Amino acid sequence: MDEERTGAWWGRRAWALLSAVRERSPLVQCITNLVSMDIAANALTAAGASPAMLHCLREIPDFTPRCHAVYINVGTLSEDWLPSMRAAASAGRPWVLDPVAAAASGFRMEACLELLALRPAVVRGNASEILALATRSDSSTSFKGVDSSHDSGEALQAAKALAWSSGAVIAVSGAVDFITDGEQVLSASNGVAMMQKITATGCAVTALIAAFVGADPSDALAAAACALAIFGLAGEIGMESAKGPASLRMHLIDALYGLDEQTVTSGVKIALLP
Ligand SMILES: Nc1ncnc2c1ncn2[C@@H]1O[C@H](COP(=O)(O)OP(=O)(O)O)[C@@H](O)[C@H]1O
Ligand SMILES: Cc1ncsc1CCOP(=O)(O)O
Ligand SMILES: [Mg+2]
Repeated sequence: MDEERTGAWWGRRAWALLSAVRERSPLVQCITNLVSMDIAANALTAAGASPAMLHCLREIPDFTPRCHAVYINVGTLSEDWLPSMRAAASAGRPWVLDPVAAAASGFRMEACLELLALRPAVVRGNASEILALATRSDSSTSFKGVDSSHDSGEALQAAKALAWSSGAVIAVSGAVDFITDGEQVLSASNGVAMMQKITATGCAVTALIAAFVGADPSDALAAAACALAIFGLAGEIGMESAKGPASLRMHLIDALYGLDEQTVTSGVKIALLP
């Protein structure tokens, strides 16, 4: 890297990317699970993007090429939806994958690996999902469904290997998020633990990554790190008024909508690991 990318530099980069989302309002096609549709659409809209939850195979040739980015999430995978996922991922738009519960079954793991071969710009999962994908394993004894049974740091080497083998930026979320292209590793340390108690926050932040990629497809590593940090920052601000998961969900979305330059540039915690 030519210039020194300090914490302050990342704060400015995050603000520039959020501003680009607000100005360009990228159209993001989301083929996502039934649990996450509402929170993902609301998070995208609050951030300034334009979500569209379309998953009909017959609509993809007309609609997907007009999108700025595509978001594919296998959380409530079915045989019926997989062809739409394949088609949308192959439509030539930058796209982002959320491999929810990748190890749940052989069918799901195969679907995730097949989608991974269609060159997503970014894959964001929790540590257990990234470990399962990297080892192509659907039979872990510590498997806990959609929740992680590992800390994000435990999946860091797996994330690097997966970035190398797939060509995608890999983001592992957790108390600290790690984002890597196989060479560089960034950490994003925003967020509060209560975010794990709201279902589909992971899905929502992956949708936000797709919006950031759609607004500026030139640097998927920065887009993923900044989206994760900004979502976490909204969680921190939301937690100041929240009484529990339900009110945090509301206050997080409000905070995302209201973020200003000073709050983002001083609040984002992104660092390049040595
Ligand atoms: N212990 C934690 N402290 C702070 N933020 C967290 C913590 N756990 C998860 N997050 C944040 O919550 C969001 C969802 O992450 P995670 O729970 O890992 O995903 P998933 O819901 O897919 O399992 C991310 O933005 C992540 O940074
Ligand atoms: C509970 C559940 N079941 C299938 S998808 C889903 C939501 C998972 O959301 P996240 O991965 O963000 O926790
Ligand atoms: Mg998840």
